[in-house]
Amino acid sequence: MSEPVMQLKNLKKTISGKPIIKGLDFEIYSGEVFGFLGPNGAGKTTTIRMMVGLMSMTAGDVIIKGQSVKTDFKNAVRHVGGIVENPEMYPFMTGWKNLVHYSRMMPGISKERIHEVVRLVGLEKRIKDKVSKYSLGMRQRLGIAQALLHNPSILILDEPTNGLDPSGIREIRSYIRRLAAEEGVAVIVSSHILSEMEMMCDRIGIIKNGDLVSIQSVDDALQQSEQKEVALEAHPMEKAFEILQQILEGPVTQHKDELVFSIRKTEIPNVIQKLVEQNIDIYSVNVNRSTLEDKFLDLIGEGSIE
Ligand SMILES: Nc1ncnc2c1ncn2[C@@H]1O[C@H](COP(=O)(O)OP(=O)(O)OP(=O)(O)O)[C@@H](O)[C@H]1O
Repeated sequence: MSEPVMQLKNLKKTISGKPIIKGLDFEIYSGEVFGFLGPNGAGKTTTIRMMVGLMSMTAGDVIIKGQSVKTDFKNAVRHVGGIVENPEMYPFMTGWKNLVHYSRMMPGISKERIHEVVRLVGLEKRIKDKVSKYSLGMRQRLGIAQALLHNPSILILDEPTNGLDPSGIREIRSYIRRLAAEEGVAVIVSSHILSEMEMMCDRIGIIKNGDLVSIQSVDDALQQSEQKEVALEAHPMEKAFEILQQILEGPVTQHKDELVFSIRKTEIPNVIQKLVEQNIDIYSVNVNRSTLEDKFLDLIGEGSIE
């Protein structure tokens, strides 16, 4: 992987004596979409606000392209484009005029760059329409275009799919992926929805009660999610146990009357056949849901992700 563009170092936040963020340590790389996943109140927004300097840190630091947000704020945050709160847009002006207006507040932004960001978020055809005529998804994309004007290395989007319909979600997802691939931007997106994160992100960090409980690449996660937990009732159990240990790579455990192990669903018939060939009687086979999904639900708490 390339050099990290952002490093969180033992980042902490205490509000009114209550620890909200308890020491986060992780890195974000160029060209990746990093998902920050956690239930409501886990501390995503607080962390993001500290990343972009909108909130002071109690301890630790955020290093952006080698510069400290704590000691070199201006130089560090100039690499960041973010939509943390709803982007300020004038509904009575066109999308284009909004971008021109905003670009005047920052030095050195060319007309070409404005065209480029409009293309990156796919608003070419509607950019001369008034923002009041835009759908919520189009407003979000205009907000992303605005955040990209100064060529940031990192784009931070807090719950970018909030309130969008499924087609709006699909669009935002594809533009986010395109930004990371075409511009090499590191995109950090926060969400409390696991399935959405899996489709959009390269890596997912899970935060709960201000702690990072897991960080994992989505490829690994998807591979693991193909693994199913199988519980098997067989007789004689000891002999079945020995055979399973010989033919399976992973561990086999004994749970009351059942033998429990994880394998891909497609391998289940093979395993059963091998047992039957060795005169094992099978009384029941229970296949549970993916171990990864279980892990997420354990980590986050059942019912808090969709
Ligand atoms: N100014 C504040 N004063 C006191 N507590 C706060 C303050 N800001 C945040 N908190 C608390 O910090 C915790 C984390 O909040 P935060 O908004 O960062 O969570 P989140 O993961 O972004 O959740 P959501 O998805 O609901 O936005 C919550 O328990 C919240 O009540």
